[in-house]
Amino acid sequence: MSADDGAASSGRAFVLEKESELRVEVGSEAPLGLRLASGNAEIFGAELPPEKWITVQPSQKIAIFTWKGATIELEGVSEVEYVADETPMVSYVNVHAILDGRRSRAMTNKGLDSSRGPRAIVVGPTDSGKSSLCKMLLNWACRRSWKPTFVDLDISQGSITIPGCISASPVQTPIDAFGGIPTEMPVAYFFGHTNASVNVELYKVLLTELALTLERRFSCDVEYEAAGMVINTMGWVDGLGYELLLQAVSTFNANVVLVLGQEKLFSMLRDVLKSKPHIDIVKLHKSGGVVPRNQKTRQSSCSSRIKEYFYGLNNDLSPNSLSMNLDDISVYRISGDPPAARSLVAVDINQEIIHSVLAISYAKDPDQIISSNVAGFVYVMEIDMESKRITFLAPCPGEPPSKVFVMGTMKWSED
Ligand SMILES: Nc1ncnc2c1ncn2[C@@H]1O[C@H](COP(=O)(O)OP(=O)(O)OP(=O)(O)O)[C@@H](O)[C@H]1O
Repeated sequence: MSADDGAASSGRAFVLEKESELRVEVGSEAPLGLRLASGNAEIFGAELPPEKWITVQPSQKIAIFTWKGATIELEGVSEVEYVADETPMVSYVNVHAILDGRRSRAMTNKGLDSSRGPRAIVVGPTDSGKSSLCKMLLNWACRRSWKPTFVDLDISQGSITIPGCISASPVQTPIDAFGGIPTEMPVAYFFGHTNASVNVELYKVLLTELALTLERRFSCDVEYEAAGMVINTMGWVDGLGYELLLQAVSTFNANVVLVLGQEKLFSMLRDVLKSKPHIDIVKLHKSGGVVPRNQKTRQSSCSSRIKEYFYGLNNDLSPNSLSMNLDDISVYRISGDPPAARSLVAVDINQEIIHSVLAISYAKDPDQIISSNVAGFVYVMEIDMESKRITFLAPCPGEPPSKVFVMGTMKWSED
């Protein structure tokens, strides 16, 4: 499908009434073409350009929503497509309006104690639509010229960098519904696993480090401070997962908690946070369009995300192979044995680490590894013990900014 072909399409057309959405699930084999033929519509808060064919990649699940009515054309095969006129979008946009008001107030009061913008944390069980709501809130804010900071604490998805990380980035242009976040100044901390239960203590340490970095950034820039944060969280809401949510609320000084789709979680949070009147807790309905994902789908989207990091969403990036002398690099693992979240173990470099994804640490020496953010990631392609060389796949050419690498349990295969 040509990307900018404005000619009439042979595809099917859907006429959407105001405040309704077309829900589409693209199959895993082929992409789908989509065009806004008339009216206005958006995908997770990002406006669709008029009359332009857009390619929706395989396996994407999206909703094309219209506030005032639109005609949408599709071309190609999809697994599911239907129009829904019952959506929670009005309640979502009402939340946005409240956040927007707080941003304006924070700007007016700049320099004063009350200049803190909204810090909205989105919580809910798996498949409740947290990431989609975050995208909407960020996109609506961006469309009003704010630069909200997106904080992604969901290590299973890693939408800013790669899975296994907690990261943050200001969002300056609307997030494309289909791809990653356009990141200008991302800051990422490497956890190294896609499941927080592997090392809960380390997860807590990294939350604190990321929050401190953002506080420093905010203290130098009133615009970022006023635009505030939208924080995505893991779907782990029971037991230790619930404790981690509470920890995230307090560490990032969240002042709005948006609870998606679970009455029990809402009532627990309301009870425990009632002594903190500056925190608003809002219950929101989950959209009927959210598509649940099984373990296999999750693994495959995790692996696609890593591929996308190296090769780009549409294979538009050219990663480089980087060969280094084994004696020049050091690889560390952060121990997961409680209470040793802070203990480092030097990794023996041998064939077992092939296919691992390693983070390039900014740490100047090993003591700083846990508290340092990471510059990027490499993938171990080959190790030659005879010539003592290791070959990485790296996203860009040249020497990495550091020769200190951190390893977790994340493996990936290019096949
Ligand atoms: N209204 C909708 N119509 C169609 N698909 C939707 C809609 N809302 C969300 N989705 C899709 O449903 C899937 C799950 O949504 P989302 O990722 O927002 O949930 P989540 O709660 O963040 O998931 P996780 O459990 O991984 O944290 C995604 O593929 C998303 O694109």
